[in-house]
Amino acid sequence: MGRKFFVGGNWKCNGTTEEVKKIVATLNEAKVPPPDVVEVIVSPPFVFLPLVKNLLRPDFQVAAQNCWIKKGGAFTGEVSAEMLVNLGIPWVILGHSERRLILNESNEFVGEKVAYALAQGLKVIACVGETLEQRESGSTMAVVAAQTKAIAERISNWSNVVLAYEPVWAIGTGKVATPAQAQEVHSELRKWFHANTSPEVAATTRIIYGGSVNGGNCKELATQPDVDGFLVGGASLKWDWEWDHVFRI
Ligand SMILES: O=C(COP(=O)(O)O)NO
Repeated sequence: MGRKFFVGGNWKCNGTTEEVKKIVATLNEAKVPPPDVVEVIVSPPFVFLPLVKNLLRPDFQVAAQNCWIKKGGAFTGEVSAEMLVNLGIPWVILGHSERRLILNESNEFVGEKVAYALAQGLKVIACVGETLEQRESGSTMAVVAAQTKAIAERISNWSNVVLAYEPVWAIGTGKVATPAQAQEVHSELRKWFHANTSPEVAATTRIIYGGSVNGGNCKELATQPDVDGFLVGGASLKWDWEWDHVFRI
């Protein structure tokens, strides 16, 4: 397969300057495989991006948790892709379910954002995932395929995109997907790529899992052939031993 393992820490809307410094100090001590084996990104809130970028070890990367859909201007409160590039922030998370559901970001809006961010030179973690109601009604694949299609219709190059499957019912709930559940959706998404983009995109695009990942469940999840890594929320705020377990050893 040869897809480099990818671990992202999505800190969401959390942290103080002191807490951020503490987490970064612990990450800087973490024992992880070399960057050619595991790619690690840390995603603090916007206000801490320069601080984290300046303090974080050079083999880890920084991601923003969002960016605006077009060039900056009269869009009060937004942060543009150009600003992230100017700050030297290489990654951005887009389409997180908390933004899709709370801020009504549509599939098309997310697709446009991904296309614009890539065009500015950013690398993108694009999030997809179904709600519990959608899973229970059997429409998981229809939902995540539609979310992925809205991106695929707007970009031609997936080499700077990591797709994060994050079932909404697993985010922040402690109800992590079983390895079989994660593998099933990841495998179906890879088949979708094969049929709708290209065999090469299907083979090379990393599909990572997010939703209550922690030190206790990550190893078994990581053994699944189509799970290429994680987007960790709550557990990424902890500066204890869990970080030593989040990586596929
Ligand atoms: O939203 C998540 C996952 O959050 P949790 O690990 O807290 O479920 N990642 O982007």
